Amino acid sequence: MVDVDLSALKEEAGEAPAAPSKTKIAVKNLDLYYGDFHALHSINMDMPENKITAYIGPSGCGKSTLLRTLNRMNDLVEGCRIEGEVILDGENMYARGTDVNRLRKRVGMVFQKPNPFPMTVYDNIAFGPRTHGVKDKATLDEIVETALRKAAIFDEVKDCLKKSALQLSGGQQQRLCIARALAVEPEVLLMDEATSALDPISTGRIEELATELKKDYTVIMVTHNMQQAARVSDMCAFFLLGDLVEFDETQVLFSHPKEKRTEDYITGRFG
Ligand SMILES: Nc1ncnc2c1ncn2[C@@H]1O[C@H](COP(=O)(O)OP(=O)(O)OP(=O)(O)O)[C@@H](O)[C@H]1O
Repeated sequence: MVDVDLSALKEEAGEAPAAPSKTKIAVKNLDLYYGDFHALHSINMDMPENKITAYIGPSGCGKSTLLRTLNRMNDLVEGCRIEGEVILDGENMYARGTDVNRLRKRVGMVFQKPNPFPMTVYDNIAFGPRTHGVKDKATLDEIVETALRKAAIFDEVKDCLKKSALQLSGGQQQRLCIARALAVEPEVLLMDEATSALDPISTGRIEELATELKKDYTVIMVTHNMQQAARVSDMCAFFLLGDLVEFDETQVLFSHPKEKRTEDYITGRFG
């Protein structure tokens, strides 16, 4: 049984909605196939800038698949075919001639399991900027410090920058991975169940961090944890069997879902 405090959210739902934000990523009539399997069905959604959008829904409903279309990670999956558009700041990222490396610099990603490279803390963060041509030591030092500070881990690692990142705890490794994603100055941060391998304290730190990061970035997260979606996201999308069932402000979706299937899911009747 899922334990979301709907009554508290219901009280808030009467508040006037905030001014609409600019759309950062728009998904238009998106269909995705893995071979013959039709995994996403005509998805349409506008994800606002400087907000946290959460994707929820039962296992296999297509959350991660959709997230991966937002920086073309599915290009790497054999047999994957996409129809429709994903529009970043007005430009279709699936248009012919799109520079995918540049796109992935603009749309960074953090995965479920922390995956630091087997190198020092410093080199993990400097890796991306070096790949993009930054060679100057002082500039790299500054980038590394800034990224670690933004990911709220600088104080914990400042004395071990030359030590292996693999020596850090799981929660520290995940914040390091967030710092690594931030070091190339993305505009959007995708988080694919980024806390599901972490303990509650580390999870709380990443949630606080996500809330802090939305001031500068657009955050889109997949989560299995409905309380997490309710706590941290501004917008929430509920998926079922490849359909986007409902997409709304989080407090509205959790307090006054329009669809019976959404209500059944958030009240724990299935899933
Ligand atoms: N590489 C792939 N090849 C074929 N089918 C895939 C592939 N990746 C995902 N699928 C299928 O697409 C559907 C959606 O999967 P996806 O991983 O996006 O779901 P999800 O909602 O993120 O699930 P979970 O919460 O379990 O991670 C599932 O039926 C899955 O089996």
